Amino acid sequence: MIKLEHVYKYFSQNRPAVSDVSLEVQPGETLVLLGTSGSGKTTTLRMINRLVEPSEGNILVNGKRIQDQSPEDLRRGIGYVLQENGLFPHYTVAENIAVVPNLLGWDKTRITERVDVLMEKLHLPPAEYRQKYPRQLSGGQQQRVGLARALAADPPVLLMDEPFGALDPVTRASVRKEFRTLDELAHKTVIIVTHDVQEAFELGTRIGLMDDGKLQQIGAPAELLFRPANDFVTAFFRDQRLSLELKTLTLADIKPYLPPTADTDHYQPHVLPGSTSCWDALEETMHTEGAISVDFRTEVFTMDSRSLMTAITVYKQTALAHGSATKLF
Ligand SMILES: Nc1ncnc2c1ncn2[C@@H]1O[C@H](COP(=O)(O)OP(=O)(O)OP(=O)(O)O)[C@@H](O)[C@H]1O
Repeated sequence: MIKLEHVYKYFSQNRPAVSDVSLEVQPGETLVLLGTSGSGKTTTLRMINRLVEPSEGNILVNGKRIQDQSPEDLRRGIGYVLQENGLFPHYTVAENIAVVPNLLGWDKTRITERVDVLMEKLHLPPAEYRQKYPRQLSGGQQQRVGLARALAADPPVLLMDEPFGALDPVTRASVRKEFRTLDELAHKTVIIVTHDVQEAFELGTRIGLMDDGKLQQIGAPAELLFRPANDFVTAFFRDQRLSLELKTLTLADIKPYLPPTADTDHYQPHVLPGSTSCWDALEETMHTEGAISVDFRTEVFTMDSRSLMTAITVYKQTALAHGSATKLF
């Protein structure tokens, strides 16, 4: 668990780089800090592992004030991933991943097993990659090693600063997808800094949107989209609004507005679960000749791209007409 209480950071007298930030992240949650350049995201993150000392306020990690622990002890319980992966160039992949377990004095067999397990999970077959050096790997592979190293000692907290920022868009999307499905993260408290809006919506259980050192809004992605706290929040998402809405809404959200074609006897060959995002569903309908089915557990609906778009439009009109989007949450 991570908790910030009225945290400020002044690098100079006049203006705080971070101003009155309070937030809480629970185990199993991923908070994405999103915002404009220079808004204080990285400073906020670096205060949590004491790479930057807060000027005012309290920070607690797993219930303990960070100021009451030595930076070394604190950092042993915190995995940290950077954009430039920070791998040691003269260490092999296996040696890089084993850095923290070695510091903690684990025995050799346990370290070897742990390194192999992580490499398998991150799609780096140990037989092929254990003895390679970082320079022999692609950017995406290096970033996976960086992630494996951060996870090696199974820390309860993971901090990531633009972890996919140095990758090309295609590699970035695939590494991100792997990251999302990694079982190692299920019970961890994760904070990710990014300025990539799509990434924030894909990875964040909640998003904290920062501007001018302040947290402008913190909440579920749908809350920021459909219940913005101020004009800055609305403007920040304006350019990508439609794709974000489609990625945030699920078929279950718009179910009341799908055409009444419930027919359990006529499954289409393509069946999607109700938890599918409207974005993914639309993609499926585009690639499928004819209709697809949606399995809502108790009933099955059939739809095509036209009925899907109509349902989304009616949903949005209804949410707006009622002055809130409470049905979303
Ligand atoms: N060590 C430092 N000394 C002085 N000023 C600093 C230092 N680190 C950051 N700042 C300033 O604090 C402000 C917030 O910087 P920070 O790096 O936290 O922003 P950010 O939101 O992470 O930006 P970016 O997305 O560009 O990395 C900026 O004005 C920056 O210039």
